[in-house]
Amino acid sequence: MTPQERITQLTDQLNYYNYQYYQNSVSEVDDFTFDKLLAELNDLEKQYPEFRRSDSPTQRVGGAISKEFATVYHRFPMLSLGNTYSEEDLVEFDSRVRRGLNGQAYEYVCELKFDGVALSMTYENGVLVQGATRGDGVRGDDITHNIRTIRTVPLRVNAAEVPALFEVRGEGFLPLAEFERINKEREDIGEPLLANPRNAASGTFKQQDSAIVAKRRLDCYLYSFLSDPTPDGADVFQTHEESLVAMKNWGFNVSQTWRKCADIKEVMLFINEWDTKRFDLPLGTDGIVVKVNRYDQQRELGYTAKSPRWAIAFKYKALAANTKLNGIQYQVGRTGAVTPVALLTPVLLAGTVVKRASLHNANEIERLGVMIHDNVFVEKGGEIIPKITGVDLSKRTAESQPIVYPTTCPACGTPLIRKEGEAHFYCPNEKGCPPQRQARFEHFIQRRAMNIESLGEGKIELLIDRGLVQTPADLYQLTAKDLLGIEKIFLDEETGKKRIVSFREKTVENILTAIERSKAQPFPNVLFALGIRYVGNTTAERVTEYFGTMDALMNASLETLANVPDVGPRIAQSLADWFADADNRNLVERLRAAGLQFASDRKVVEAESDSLAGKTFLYTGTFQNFSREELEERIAANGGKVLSGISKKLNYLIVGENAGPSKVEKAQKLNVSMIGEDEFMAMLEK
Ligand SMILES: NC(=O)c1ccc[n+]([C@@H]2O[C@H](COP(=O)([O-])OP(=O)(O)OC[C@H]3O[C@@H](n4cnc5c(N)ncnc54)[C@H](O)[C@@H]3O)[C@@H](O)[C@H]2O)c1
Ligand SMILES: [Zn+2]
Repeated sequence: MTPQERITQLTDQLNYYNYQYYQNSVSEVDDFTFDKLLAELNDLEKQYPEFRRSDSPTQRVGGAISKEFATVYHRFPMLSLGNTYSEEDLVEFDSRVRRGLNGQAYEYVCELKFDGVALSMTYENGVLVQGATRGDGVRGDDITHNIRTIRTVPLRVNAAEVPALFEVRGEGFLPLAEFERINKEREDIGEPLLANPRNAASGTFKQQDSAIVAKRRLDCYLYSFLSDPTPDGADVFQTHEESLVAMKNWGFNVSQTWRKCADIKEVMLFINEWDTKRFDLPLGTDGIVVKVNRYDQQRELGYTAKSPRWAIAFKYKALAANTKLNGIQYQVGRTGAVTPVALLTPVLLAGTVVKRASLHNANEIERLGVMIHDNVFVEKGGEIIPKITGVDLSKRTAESQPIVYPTTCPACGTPLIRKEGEAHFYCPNEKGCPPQRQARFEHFIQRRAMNIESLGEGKIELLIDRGLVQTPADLYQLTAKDLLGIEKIFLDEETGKKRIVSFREKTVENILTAIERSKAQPFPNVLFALGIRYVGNTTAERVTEYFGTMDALMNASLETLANVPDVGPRIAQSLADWFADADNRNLVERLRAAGLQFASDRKVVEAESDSLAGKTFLYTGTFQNFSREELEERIAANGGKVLSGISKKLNYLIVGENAGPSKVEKAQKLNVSMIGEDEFMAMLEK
């Protein structure tokens, strides 16, 4: 391949990765690979500047703007950062700074490099007026309504303290705990898991519906302040350090992990210090950003086309360790999905001992080509559970043995099945399989369901063991006499430590109180607690809100179920199947007898007219006169019906402000009438 051909190839390839990363929130390669390819292109372009293409990724910020949002122009360009993985490069950066500043003294500020999405927020007279993405650096997407959902971003700051017009920039991110929570919920309902917190954050900020954004509790750390000079031409602040302190005082969320460093040696110490300490932070980080502290010096050093010359990002390589795969444990979850977990020879990785790693599913094992007794690479990325990323084939010996994926359930022996289009194998023995039953109990007692968490940590297991409970309804029949004095010693196989679970007087009292109190848990929690596939918290809320009572829900036809907003055919089928089962109906009746909440406290919609009779509606965007709920209520009260999606069956799409462009487009294609809020109100009056 000639250098020109290679330049062409790399340019296309990297532009494609950028497109996937910024527009679709997908990483097709890891950052280290991406950065290596970019460095190769950079070198080639330096040698052969005549072959550099005008759309080269070395010359521009990787993102772009999208059609779905209004475009805003940045008052100050939003650039990228030069990056490196080596200490030598860092020393070289320091020499360039020293030369650029001609012998002046200078200091650095080091910050963690937060792994999320760059955001810009503009305040006028103390009020947040605009929030935007970086986009292509010159123009970004106006996502003000999404940024407003971040609780740590002040909507207003004390105007007397701040300049009349200023901009702050920071990194929007999904906290690790929140990422885990969302994935747990997705696992609960059988949705594919989000790949990593960065891409999840990026995908969330691109949502049209800020109600969805608000449900994912995003956060943002601020790391930069920008404004015009004061009327007498002076900078508002002299140094970056001053601006960080001031932003914090004004009420912005500034991570207190930054430090001023006197020279590059101190920078190195800071980098080493955070090498593993960063894993204790509540968010993903991938390096350290080093910035020259004084603003006048920053101006003197200036910018390249793509990044400032006064800053650099030092990136940590994803931490990998090499260890041996000793076996695989097949875990059976609540829905019967079988998950392989790798059992490893313990190895130190990023400050913690790793003994287990995720292998996801049978496809993943096949893709890796991994065998038992192989040496494998384990990596800790943005996720909490480490994963196996490859096999060290040079160390494979005759001892290695192919992994034979089980054909029957490791817990109950039932032949496993694999549903079309799903990566997991399932044990279909829903009712009899012990781990499935136990997981169903654990689901039932969790905080978001019936909140009987005093039964956690082995206690439920013990009650099942003793035959005291078979279904969750049995919990409501337990007495102090049943429980007092039960005891079991659990042996932790990994640590060899013993743990005693025993039901003493105080414990029993707590448990019985919690069970009693659970009877007051609201109807949506009860529905969620039943553990019906695909029915997570949110769906449970929508469904109970729509039907109002358990009886209405239980007796609804498949068609009616599918008409509930946000409930598609898959969820409808799952609900219908579940309520069609005699054992399940029996469980429901026993829970009813125990006194659980079977009705929502929403007000019953009273009929107003039949002006909308026989007509179907869907809405998109936000409205002047109605909230979502009010709009649905008006439609129902006047004889109309709300559909869950756009189809030929839909008569009217009510289009509000910030309407979803994909919905509008689809409605146009299917020739669905689109009406505004006024027209809808006129229809009501007829
Ligand atoms: N895996 C892939 O497919 C793929 C594709 C494209 C880009 N990437 C990754 O993204 C990088 C390019 O992204 P980029 O242009 O956003 O550069 P960057 O992420 O390397 O650095 C710039 C960004 O860092 C962020 N940042 C975090 N903490 C900061 C702090 N304390 N101060 C200042 N900025 C801070 C800001 O969002 C800023 O825009 C690549 O080097 C690569 O690692 C990966
Ligand atoms: Zn089983």
